[in-house]
Amino acid sequence: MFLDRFSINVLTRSMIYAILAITVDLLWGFAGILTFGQAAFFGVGAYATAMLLTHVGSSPTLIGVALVLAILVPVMLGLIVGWLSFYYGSTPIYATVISLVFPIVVTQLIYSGGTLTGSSSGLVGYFGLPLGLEGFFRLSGICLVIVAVGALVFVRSDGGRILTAIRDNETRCAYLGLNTQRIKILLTTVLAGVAGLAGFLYANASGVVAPENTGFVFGTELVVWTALGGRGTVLGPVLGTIGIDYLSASLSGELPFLWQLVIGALFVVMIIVLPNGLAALVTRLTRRGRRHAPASAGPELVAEAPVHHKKKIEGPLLSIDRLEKSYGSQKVLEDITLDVAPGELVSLVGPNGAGKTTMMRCLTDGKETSGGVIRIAGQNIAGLVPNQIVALGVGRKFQVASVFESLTVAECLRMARAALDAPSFVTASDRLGLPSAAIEILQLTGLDRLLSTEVSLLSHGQKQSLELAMVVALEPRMILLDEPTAGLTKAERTTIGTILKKLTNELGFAAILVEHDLDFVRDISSRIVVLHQGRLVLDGSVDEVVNSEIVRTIYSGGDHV
Ligand SMILES: Nc1ncnc2c1ncn2[C@@H]1O[C@H](COP(=O)(O)OP(=O)(O)OP(=O)(O)O)[C@@H](O)[C@H]1O
Repeated sequence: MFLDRFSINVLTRSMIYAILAITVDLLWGFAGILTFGQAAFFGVGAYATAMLLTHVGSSPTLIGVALVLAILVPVMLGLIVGWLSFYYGSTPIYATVISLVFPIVVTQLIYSGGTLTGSSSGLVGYFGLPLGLEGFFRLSGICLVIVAVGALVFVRSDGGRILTAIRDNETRCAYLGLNTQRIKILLTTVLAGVAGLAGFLYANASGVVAPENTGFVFGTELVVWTALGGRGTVLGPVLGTIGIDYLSASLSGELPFLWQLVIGALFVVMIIVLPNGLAALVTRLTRRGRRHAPASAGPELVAEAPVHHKKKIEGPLLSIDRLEKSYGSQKVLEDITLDVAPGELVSLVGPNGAGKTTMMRCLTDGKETSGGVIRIAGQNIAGLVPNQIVALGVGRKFQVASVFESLTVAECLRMARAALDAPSFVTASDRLGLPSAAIEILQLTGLDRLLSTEVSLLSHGQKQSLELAMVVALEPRMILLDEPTAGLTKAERTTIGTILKKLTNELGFAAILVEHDLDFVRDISSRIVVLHQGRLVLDGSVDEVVNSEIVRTIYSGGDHV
């Protein structure tokens, strides 16, 4: 009713770009994957449409085929790019480099495509959807609203919180049994399809496609718009993209020689004044308001019957046979042989550098060992990755509490159940089902009253207890704990000790505890194993070990070997 033709034209384009910026934000803002490659998926969708309509012809059926191709081809490329970026062992910087290389490759293919792709001139003059200027404006607006609402519903759902969990602490996700590689590949693939849909809209609305639509310069612009609008908020990239694209288009007409300088200066001011973007400022203000408001009670805690590991195991739960680990020529673990049965609480003690943490790592990652065999519940774990070992019934608590800082206590606990109890990707549940042992830990430590509190606001001791509750929520058969009492008060230590005794004596969990506090170890262990210089030097009852000459010599700094 009130926009002129110029504004309708520019805003149509801006809204299509905003759809693309939402995909960048889901990847970067929510899942922490910095990507410059969304422009390439967009370009592939746009070129698939334009090439089909130019070379095959235009009809309602062919436009339908173009739509399918514009989504399907980017989806297939997304699967390949996702796999290349997130195979096991790849690093975040590697994924970002792939996202830079991919648009360069696509752009070069378009340049060398001759008449098929129109080379540097692009493709123009094909007949797409028969909608006028206003028709495309409305269609783009409707698509943007659908994508934005879909993204909002997803990121606020229980399943959508997995993206934030991956961004916060991917290692913890893997040790909760989640296959983070697969989740990231799936996300890349689906968002490549959405970018392709935006490409289809663009090719129809603008009537022209050019190599610049696929390049990493455009990919970088999308990242900048997302950052300025507000990373990690769905509203931010929409505001940032529409605002800056519209402003750039207006200024380029009115100030042809100055507009880039004005936009550049605006970028600098925005980054200094609002480093987290415009929408993040709004979120911070609303969150501050919420902090002063009385905290909501959070979801209702419900005791769930165990769904996991009902089968009885014959023989020891953990069996280590001549385990070895070397870093280059340095042997860190040598000839370790040890069995642990259900219900045992075995403490692993030894001076600094004895190899205790390394041994914990070998028990939870089948690619860590250099020799020997480790069996858990009878299965050789050689070559298995952490999430596969978690599925065998192993829960690991790290030395420094490994939780998700931007999630609430309840959301962290829900993450711990995600591998067993698939969460909804549409809704956020108001009940939280946990094994009764995990609920008991929450009640003993008072965390049951803090379910809706953000983890970054918890004390060190509360985070340690939360991590223990998360590990127990996995329904493991065996828990590995690396110095769970480090930095805790006397009262907190006693609580953790009580919990561990209950888990092993009454509930039949096996536990391996790495600990320096010998008084704590003496109070709760059923057996103590002493490591020294990578070798197992003693394995016996609490009395045998505490009164042994070897232990006294090692702890007084002597060398018995
Ligand atoms: N990634 C690595 N590369 C090379 N050497 C390593 C690596 N990780 C550990 N080490 C070495 O392995 C040895 C055992 O280390 P580890 O952390 O397992 O000991 P620890 O008994 O847990 O000690 P602390 O009680 O201090 O935690 C040390 O000599 C350490 O320097």
